[in-house]
Amino acid sequence: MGGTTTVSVGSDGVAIITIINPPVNSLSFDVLNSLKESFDQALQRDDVKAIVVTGARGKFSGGFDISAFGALQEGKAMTTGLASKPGYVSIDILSDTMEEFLIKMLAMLVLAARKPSVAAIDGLALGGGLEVAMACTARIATSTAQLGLPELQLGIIPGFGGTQRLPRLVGLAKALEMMLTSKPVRGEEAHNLGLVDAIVSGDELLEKARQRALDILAYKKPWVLSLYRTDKIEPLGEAREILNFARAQARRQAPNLQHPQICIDVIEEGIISGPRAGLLKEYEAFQVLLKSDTCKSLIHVFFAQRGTTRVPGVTDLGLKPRQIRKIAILGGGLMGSGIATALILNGYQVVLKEVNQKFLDAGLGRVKANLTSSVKKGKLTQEKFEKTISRLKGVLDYESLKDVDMVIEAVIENVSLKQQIFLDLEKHCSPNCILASNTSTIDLDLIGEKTKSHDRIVGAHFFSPAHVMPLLEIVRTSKTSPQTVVDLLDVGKKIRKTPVVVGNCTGFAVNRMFFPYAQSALLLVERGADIYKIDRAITKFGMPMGPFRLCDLAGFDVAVASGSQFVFNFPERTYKSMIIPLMQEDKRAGETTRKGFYLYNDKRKASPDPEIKMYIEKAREISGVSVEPKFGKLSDKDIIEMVFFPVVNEACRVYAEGIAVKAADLDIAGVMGMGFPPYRGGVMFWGDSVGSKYIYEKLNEWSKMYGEFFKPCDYLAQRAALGAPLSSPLDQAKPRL
Ligand SMILES: C[C@H](O)CC(=O)SCCNC(=O)CCNC(=O)[C@H](O)C(C)(C)COP(=O)(O)OP(=O)(O)OC[C@H]1O[C@@H](n2cnc3c(N)ncnc32)[C@H](O)[C@@H]1OP(=O)(O)O
Repeated sequence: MGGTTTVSVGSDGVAIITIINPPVNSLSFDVLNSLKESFDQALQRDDVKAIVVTGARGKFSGGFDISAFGALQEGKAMTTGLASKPGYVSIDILSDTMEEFLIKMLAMLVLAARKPSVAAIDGLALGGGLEVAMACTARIATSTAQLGLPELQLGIIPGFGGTQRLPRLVGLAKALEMMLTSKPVRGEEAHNLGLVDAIVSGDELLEKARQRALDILAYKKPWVLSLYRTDKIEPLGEAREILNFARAQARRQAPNLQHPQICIDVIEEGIISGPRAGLLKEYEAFQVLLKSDTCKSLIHVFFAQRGTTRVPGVTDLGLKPRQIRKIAILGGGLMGSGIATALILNGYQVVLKEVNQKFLDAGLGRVKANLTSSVKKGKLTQEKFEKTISRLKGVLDYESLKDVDMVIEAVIENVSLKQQIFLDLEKHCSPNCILASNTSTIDLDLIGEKTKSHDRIVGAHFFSPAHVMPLLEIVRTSKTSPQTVVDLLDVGKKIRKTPVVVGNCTGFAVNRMFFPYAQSALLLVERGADIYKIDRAITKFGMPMGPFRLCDLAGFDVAVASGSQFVFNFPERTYKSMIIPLMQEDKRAGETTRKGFYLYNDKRKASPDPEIKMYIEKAREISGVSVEPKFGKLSDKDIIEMVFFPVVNEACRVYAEGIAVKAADLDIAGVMGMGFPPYRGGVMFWGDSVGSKYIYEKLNEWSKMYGEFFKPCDYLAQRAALGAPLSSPLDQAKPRL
């Protein structure tokens, strides 16, 4: 696993222990072993009076090595470090390791009783990193340092004493907030909270930490054991109220998740029965949670998200991204203005082009409104607002686009209009300019058909609102050059999006997976299932909203426009329901008209509409589908399976066609583009947790009863026959990228 620590003792008698494990100085087992040895050494050496712990290259530590979790979950023995100790292999690796670490932490406390230790924190002190720092006698940090316990984000709780020490340093309410939201605090705030004892500049960090350690030794500064502090913990009655409030809030925000509740229980144990009891409970809970499906899924998502930028045949060619400074956006509608906002917020010069002054003013106004809303929420200062908006220029002509490095077309979904625009762009922009389209469904080959610029045509599919949603689907055709993709990946990174590079087809990856989501729901309703029960079941599963509420939000026009692309391209597996067109005839168009599948009040609150039954009955008359009583009695599990197995089936098709190069990319596309719950790991990961054979059998059964829509694809059938996971590397399909 790598990583180590070094010890250097100065003439002042202070030992500097440095954690070295790039890129984030994570605490691998090698680092933990080495840290323990370094501490032991510092304890034993007579020439060492005090200790400073720090991290190499301006980062304290990003926490426990997350890549070691897989082995721990599988109970695999390690062959190095702690594992080489006599008797180690015969004992459960995790418990031994964790116990070992707890012992070490306690050793550090014993040490602290004899020799003070100061954490010198720059950059990151997250998870186990902050826990090591909190076990020291004092902490000195830079103002830009980030300190936090983000373990809940990974489905676990802090496991190196963080549940006990953080409340004792910053108080219960703030500690709960930091753990439950997983959000770090900056050095300055950490100082105000009492988590950090002093703020210094990066240049003087080590020197001040050394001095602090010597001052503690000389009793000039307090010698504090954070585990035994009580002054910051609220009185018991008040503490109980805070804990109960946090419990209720966590239940409301994450009803499917156990680990936030367990974290609160562990903190409570420490407050009621003392920190030793709290540590023990933390250790026990950590072991259980580490092996939970939630933890496995969230760790999969962590690495899958970071893996999306690795695209075989593109990012391994040694290409460097070209510098993109100025970007033109065509179309100032909702998408165009959102993209422009994201770009100017991250330093790009943007030229927004519209067809007339009225539309241009409206587009510029939208960008301004996006920024103003950030100012109102306190996310942007007035000064930054002025600077940001100064990067935006509105134009009406193509002439102004002659020096841009990239264009993102974001006009309405009309093939011939887009074809004309790309011809115009080819004429007016420089020959190196990247020509991107924000189309959500249209085949890019079709858009660029009339040009000769196929190597620089690429899809830059943002999700609405583009300045908020984290995903960027980068679509490359068989002719898009790797350089163009590398350039766009770089822009994606700079505007803080998670990019997923996919191949070209109708709907790309996200909308291909989305397509059966709404379709299956409509099929169920025509056969007798209740709209609102479906939405409830899907929301309980963890989606931000059910398919009907989502349809209302997106608007029926969008649903019909993208639906028609699918009807046209995949007619054999499209379920053609008349429910939405019938509602449209009655001027129902979703939330914007305050009437869709739900009724909406002034505050956008949705309530069921009994009139919906009428449209469903009419649709049934047209399609000839009759109500089947069992559909009225579907359980939540039935609904989840009938809605999501077709989604898994489509994801398998997308993977088998080579539209996605890694199954994990589809997981990220689902989590970030569809709102699929991350704690279920993504569409393919979840499919594997259910099992390819089971999904295949169910789809096969339904396809015989309800038609082609459910028919399992060949890839799924093969995987089921082999008993193989859906997400294992593809051997048969040839990537179309
Ligand atoms: C017992 C303890 O209580 C348990 C724990 O400590 S659990 C771990 C708690 N720590 C965390 O959750 C922090 C997770 N990491 C992060 O949030 C972010 O990576 C970060 C804020 C540290 C850095 O972000 P950023 O600069 O954007 O870089 P990012 O791309 O995310 O990470 C850089 C590399 O470090 C790796 N990395 C980051 N944190 C890691 C960790 N804790 N363990 C192993 N690898 C880690 C990433 O996988 C990535 O690797 P790659 O380059 O091969 O893809």
